[in-house]
Amino acid sequence: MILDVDIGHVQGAFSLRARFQSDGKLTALFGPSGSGKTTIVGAIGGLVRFNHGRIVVQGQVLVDTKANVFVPKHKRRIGYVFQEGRLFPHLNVRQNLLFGRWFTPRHDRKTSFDHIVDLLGIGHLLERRPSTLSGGEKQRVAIGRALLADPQLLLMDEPLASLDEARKAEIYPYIERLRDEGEVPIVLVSHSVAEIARLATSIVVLSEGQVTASGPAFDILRHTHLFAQTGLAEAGALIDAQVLRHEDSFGLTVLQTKAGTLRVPHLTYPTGTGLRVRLRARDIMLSLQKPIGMSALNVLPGLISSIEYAEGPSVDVQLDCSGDHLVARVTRKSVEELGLKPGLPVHAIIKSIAFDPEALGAVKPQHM
Ligand SMILES: Nc1ncnc2c1ncn2[C@@H]1O[C@H](COP(=O)(O)OP(=O)(O)OP(=O)(O)O)[C@@H](O)[C@H]1O
Repeated sequence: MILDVDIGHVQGAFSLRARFQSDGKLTALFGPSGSGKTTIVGAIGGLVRFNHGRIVVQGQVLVDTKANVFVPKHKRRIGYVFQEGRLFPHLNVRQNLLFGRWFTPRHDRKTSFDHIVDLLGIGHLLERRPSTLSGGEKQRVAIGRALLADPQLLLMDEPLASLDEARKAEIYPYIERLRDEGEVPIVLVSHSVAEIARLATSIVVLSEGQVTASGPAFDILRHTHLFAQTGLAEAGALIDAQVLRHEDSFGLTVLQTKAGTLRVPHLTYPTGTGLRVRLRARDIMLSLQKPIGMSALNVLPGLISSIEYAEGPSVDVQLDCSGDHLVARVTRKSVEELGLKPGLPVHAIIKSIAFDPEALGAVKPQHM
């Protein structure tokens, strides 16, 4: 287990009762403002001393209030990346990066400087001062500095929140590389569903100081009611796919999933590349018959596994499409008119698909 957290804490009017475990390479703490994400990150990092509970990171007990264990912040090997880079303005990038090492005992210095510089693509920035870097470059340097201290765990508290969409898109591939190729597990605070769908392997959903759900990203994201307050429009299923072939004459790429093939506008990834495919619940319609005479390219057959009643006129219909789990958001009225119920065969018609490369290289998805 990478992370085992059990925290009971009261600060002012706010009370936190958070219990979760994660063995994910990138665990996202997700929830609306004030739900307790930063307090949990602070507790793991040793910045917040909580009333009772236990925190174990990679088998090492950092806090156990019953046993009177509290490893002080400077003795924890936890890396921190904040919303704003917090680089030292008077040091250049190389000096900022090396600063992280000074506090790590010599025998624990395992991470190679060149490897981190290469992984984060910051080799050309080494002699520059932070004031001359873009927001995205600053964050990459801040991540590098944290990693060069050889942490057991990297905490990232909304590291991309101050960046615009273009800068975020620039930095996501580096976080994906850290997740897929790096040695250090990551805890990422986020309140963007699109971001956690792209990056997380495990998700902990928080609401008013309580954990409302936790587990693998593939299981959590398809329960759209968990995202009702924060990102309903983005919620949906995450499935693994592989690039099967390119149909150049039509400008299309064909993807293979367990559920069947999907045709999408041409992608530049080579055949065999593993991709994360996000199918938003609002982008899926259901049909009892296989549709004919219709322009939609992507129709997947499946069985209804359950119907989850959400607030208002909508319901979430969970589907099992040959082992891929999809979710469609339809109206209660459609459920009644079509007679939708568990066990019924249906066809999922997919209106639009979002892609996230599993890694920069051709990494095989783990779930296929
Ligand atoms: N030192 C403190 N004393 C009293 N209340 C506090 C203190 N620090 C935080 N709080 C309260 O604890 C609650 C949780 O705060 P926290 O920063 O953990 O939430 P969050 O989920 O990270 O929010 P955001 O997304 O806005 O950063 C909030 O209601 C906040 O006002």
